[in-house]
Amino acid sequence: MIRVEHLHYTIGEKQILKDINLQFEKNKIYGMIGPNGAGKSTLLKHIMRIIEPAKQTIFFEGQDVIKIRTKDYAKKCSFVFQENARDVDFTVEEMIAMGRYPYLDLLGSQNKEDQNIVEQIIEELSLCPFKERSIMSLSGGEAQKVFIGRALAQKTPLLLLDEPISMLDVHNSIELLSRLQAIKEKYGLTVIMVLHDLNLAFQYCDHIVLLEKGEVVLAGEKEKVLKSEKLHDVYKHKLKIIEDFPHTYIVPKID
Ligand SMILES: Nc1ncnc2c1ncn2[C@@H]1O[C@H](COP(=O)(O)OP(=O)(O)OP(=O)(O)O)[C@@H](O)[C@H]1O
Repeated sequence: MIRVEHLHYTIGEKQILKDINLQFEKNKIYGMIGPNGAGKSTLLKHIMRIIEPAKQTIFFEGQDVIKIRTKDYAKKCSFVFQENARDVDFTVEEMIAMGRYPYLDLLGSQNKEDQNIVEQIIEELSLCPFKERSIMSLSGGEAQKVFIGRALAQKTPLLLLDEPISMLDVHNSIELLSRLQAIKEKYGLTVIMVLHDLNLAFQYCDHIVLLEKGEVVLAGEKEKVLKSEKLHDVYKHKLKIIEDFPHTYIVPKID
């Protein structure tokens, strides 16, 4: 679905991304992991086209993304940033409805289908009690769910999330990741998300991409990455693997 080929990115003298080559397939969840400053968000921003990628470096279903019109790309790829502006007085419902903007007619009016999609997402993300609330009044975690809802309302085959659970408590993190898994199955979505929680990344992603200093160190099915010594080396920390059938947990070792 999405292919990254020989992607380099430099700011001044600093090489932020070095020869990134990755292939992301349909109906899979990819976890992008790596230490702070590894280049995870920068790579995601290239796929989102927030940073314009160089020609012939990122392809969506074979087409160079820079050749796709912005409004058409918005029907293919939705995203949620780490930081989202919340200083606007929209209700939860209005904010989620904004995800429908690539589909609206010239007058910007929503049809029944748009409204149904918004309703369905509000239900799927358990946001009914907040529906009429201003997003300014929500907690950080509640608002994060609304922004994910807005991205889901875009109904794109590709969803990019930068640290989607950074503001969520354990229960809400697990609930959101489980819902994403269910939504992925239902709609055949491809999800690429940056996660710092290694354990949850290994529980909920199908594939893992491990980045360090702007380079892909490892990429593949999670079982393969989980067994690699490189994982410990990159984090400069011993990690403990705990087998508890049918799950395998990974936690940092404490001396
Ligand atoms: N505008 C910029 N000017 C200079 N350096 C930058 C700029 N933007 C990003 N960087 C650097 O690029 C590197 C990669 O940043 P990026 O935000 O992609 O890392 P990350 O892996 O997402 O980190 P984190 O886990 O801390 O969010 C960092 O060293 C960062 O300081």
